[in-house]
Amino acid sequence: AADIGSSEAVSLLDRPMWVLEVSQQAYLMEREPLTFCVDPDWLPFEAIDEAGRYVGMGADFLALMEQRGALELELLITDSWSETLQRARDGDCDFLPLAMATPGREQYLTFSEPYLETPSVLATRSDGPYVRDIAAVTHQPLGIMKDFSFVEIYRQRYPDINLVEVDSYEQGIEGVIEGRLFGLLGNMASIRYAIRESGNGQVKINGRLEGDSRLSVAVRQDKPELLAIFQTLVASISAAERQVIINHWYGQTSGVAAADTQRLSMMWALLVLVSLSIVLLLYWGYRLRLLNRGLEATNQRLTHLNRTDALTGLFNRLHFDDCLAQAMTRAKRNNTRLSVAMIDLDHFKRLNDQYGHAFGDHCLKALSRIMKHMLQRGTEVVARYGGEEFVVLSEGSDAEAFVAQLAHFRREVAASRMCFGGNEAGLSVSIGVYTAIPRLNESAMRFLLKADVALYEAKAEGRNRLVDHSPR
Ligand SMILES: Nc1nc2c(ncn2[C@@H]2O[C@H](COP(=O)(O)OP(=O)(O)OP(=O)(O)O)[C@@H](O)[C@H]2O)c(=O)[nH]1
Repeated sequence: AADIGSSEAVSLLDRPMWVLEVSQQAYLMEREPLTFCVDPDWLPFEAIDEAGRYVGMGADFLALMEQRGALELELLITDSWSETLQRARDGDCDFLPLAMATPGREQYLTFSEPYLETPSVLATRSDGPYVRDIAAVTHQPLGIMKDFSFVEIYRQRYPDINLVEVDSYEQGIEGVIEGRLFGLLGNMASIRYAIRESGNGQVKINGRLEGDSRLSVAVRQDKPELLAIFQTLVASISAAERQVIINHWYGQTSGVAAADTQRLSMMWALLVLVSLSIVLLLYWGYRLRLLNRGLEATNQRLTHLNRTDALTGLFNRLHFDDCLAQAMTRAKRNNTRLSVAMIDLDHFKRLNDQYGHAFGDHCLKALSRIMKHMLQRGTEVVARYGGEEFVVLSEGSDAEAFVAQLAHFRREVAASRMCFGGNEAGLSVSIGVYTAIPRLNESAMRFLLKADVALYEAKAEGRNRLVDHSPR
């Protein structure tokens, strides 16, 4: 029983025991287990599975017969149907559970009543015409399973038939798809099974042929008692039982359906993978945007730091030089006036020396706040140019107002007193101003130098004053 992998269809059947005559039982008891050979690859009819068990419709029928006849069976595994026929010819197999009677086989086998029938069909390319009569296509290459009963039958019926023997139904289907074969001949169940297995819609059953496959138990010719036993067992199979088994195997989820399920689950897995990847990508995009925003802010902070004086919070020389260069370009292009002022604390060294560096710092910061407040009114740029030296840039035509504001600033500083750390001191600034429309070949440096010269003059003239070197 271990050799037969009967399907669950068999378990549904009511299986009465002891259908054999006592003499038949005695015959079996006296003998070794019966050996049987099958087609190892002919589903849904029969096959040998990976565990070496007999499976398929034939296995289900044989399971019934095994129980009803209390048979002791032994499967003789072969690699092909041709080998099975050879082993049957050699007398190695006592019987074949599913075989069709042909004149050739009847030379060495005897056959029970057929118990399984299936129509003969022709499969061709799906786009091919329906074939009513095989005689019309016998000149075309027609695939047929090697050593199958119909090889012999068709050759007898159509002597000119162009039969091409194939090793498997799959090979035949392939031949039809590739155009090497016009069609594939065989029984409907096997061909339908192979078409479904191939998972290819390019081949379909396109003709019903004369002569059905009528499958019987084939028994060694020298064992008539055994044939009689199988006749009894075959006869014991009811129409209902036959239908349960056939329905089970025709409705069976084929390898293709299983492969479809597998493909479907792979598709799902792929879909999940793709979705996950998209979510990950979106997440990374989001993280990158955050990172970029952070970097942008850091860059802005760095740029600001790079262009700002740490002590006073005013722009530094780098920024001022850039602003002046751009303003020069604009003034030259528009032929407009540009004003620059250089402001320097008077005797700052003395202040530092007298009240300490911290007092000096305090003065620089306080002066910067006043400058910002008084001089940076619109587009003016106020910057610390170095040490105790400051610069102011003013674009536009109202240079007179700018100079007036500078003068006002100077007076305010001179009138104020700086208090820090218990010390108090007065301050003054000297200012050099220059306003002009820059000459086309004039550099920013040269332009600023004019204000510097004016400042030098203010210092030289006694400090705490504004000197304007603008051309009149
Ligand atoms: N507290 C403080 N002092 C500074 C800073 N930067 C420059 N100084 C000081 O500013 C002084 C500039 O001295 P000088 O160049 O001789 O100029 P001055 O003493 O202001 O004289 P005149 O410009 O001729 O009126 C030096 O003593 C520097 O150490 C700073 O950031 N903080």
